[in-house]
Amino acid sequence: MAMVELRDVRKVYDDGFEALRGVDLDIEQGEILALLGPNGAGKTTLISTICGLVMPGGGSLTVGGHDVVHDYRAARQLIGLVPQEVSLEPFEKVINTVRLSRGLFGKPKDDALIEDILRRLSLWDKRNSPVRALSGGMKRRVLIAKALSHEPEVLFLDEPTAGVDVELRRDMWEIVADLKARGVTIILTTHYIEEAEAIADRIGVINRGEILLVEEKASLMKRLGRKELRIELSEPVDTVPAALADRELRLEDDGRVLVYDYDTAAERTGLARLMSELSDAGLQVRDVDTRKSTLEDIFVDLVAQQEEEDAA
Ligand SMILES: Nc1ncnc2c1ncn2[C@@H]1O[C@H](COP(=O)(O)OP(=O)(O)OP(=O)(O)O)[C@@H](O)[C@H]1O
Repeated sequence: MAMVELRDVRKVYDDGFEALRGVDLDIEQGEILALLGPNGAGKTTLISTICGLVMPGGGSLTVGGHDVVHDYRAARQLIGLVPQEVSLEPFEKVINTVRLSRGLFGKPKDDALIEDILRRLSLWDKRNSPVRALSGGMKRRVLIAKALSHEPEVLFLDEPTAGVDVELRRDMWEIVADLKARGVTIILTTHYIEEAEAIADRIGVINRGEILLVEEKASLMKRLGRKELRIELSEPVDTVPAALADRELRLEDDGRVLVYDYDTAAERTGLARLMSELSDAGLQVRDVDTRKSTLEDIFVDLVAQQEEEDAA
């Protein structure tokens, strides 16, 4: 059984807005899943539903085998949530606010554990500062410390690096990697494709309340390993010359550009031979250019495809 299991999860808000439209998702123990999606895609709704903060309108959700609705307390014990918005007690000392979070889960006092968490998050030196005296980045770390205080097995991070500087973003990625090494299952939402690329084991794309794709990052990256060679001809042609028919070239730009797709990881890309075949066919090359598909292209294609399907 997966650590987190969602089956046909639906959510319609009171105003009739359909925020989740039948989500199926399995998240395995110890993995990092990045949920990527544009504003309003349903990422926060999805996380909040798994964490029991938003009631699902249908379907089933379990965490560690516990039903999130019917066995809420047991499921919630396993979950740490780092919310998108900073919501902290401003006058409380850092260490107390983290201790308090642990207490709220009914866990016994454990100063050694709290010290370990604060040290890992580089907050130990600030432990006696009131929260309001911390920088925005430090406050985010306190949110993580609070979420870890009751030793959750599954950690949800809702846009952990929205609006933070590059340095803090990299720190966050390290913190996430360290948690994974400790066996924590991590689900994070993000707008940043490079963030998903940097830290996720699997990447899910969500738009308009639907999961459009969930795939191992490695296999996604393989698909991204394809490159396009764009060959600009001195004179436009009407058709691809017969001698080049086997090459599966595409003609674009009113016959001015020949496009050749190839795999950058392949032993032989066939580029050198292609160039000599072009010259044998009497085609003069004016310029060449290459283009690599990115996760962003895949993402944009998926979203556009869904919009077409919705419109149909
Ligand atoms: N309480 C609510 N009542 C009505 N509609 C809501 C409510 N909460 C969220 N929505 C709507 O549901 C949709 C999904 O919102 P959600 O916050 O889950 O998206 P998101 O993917 O997290 O977006 P963002 O990246 O902007 O945080 C949005 O259109 C939002 O306006």
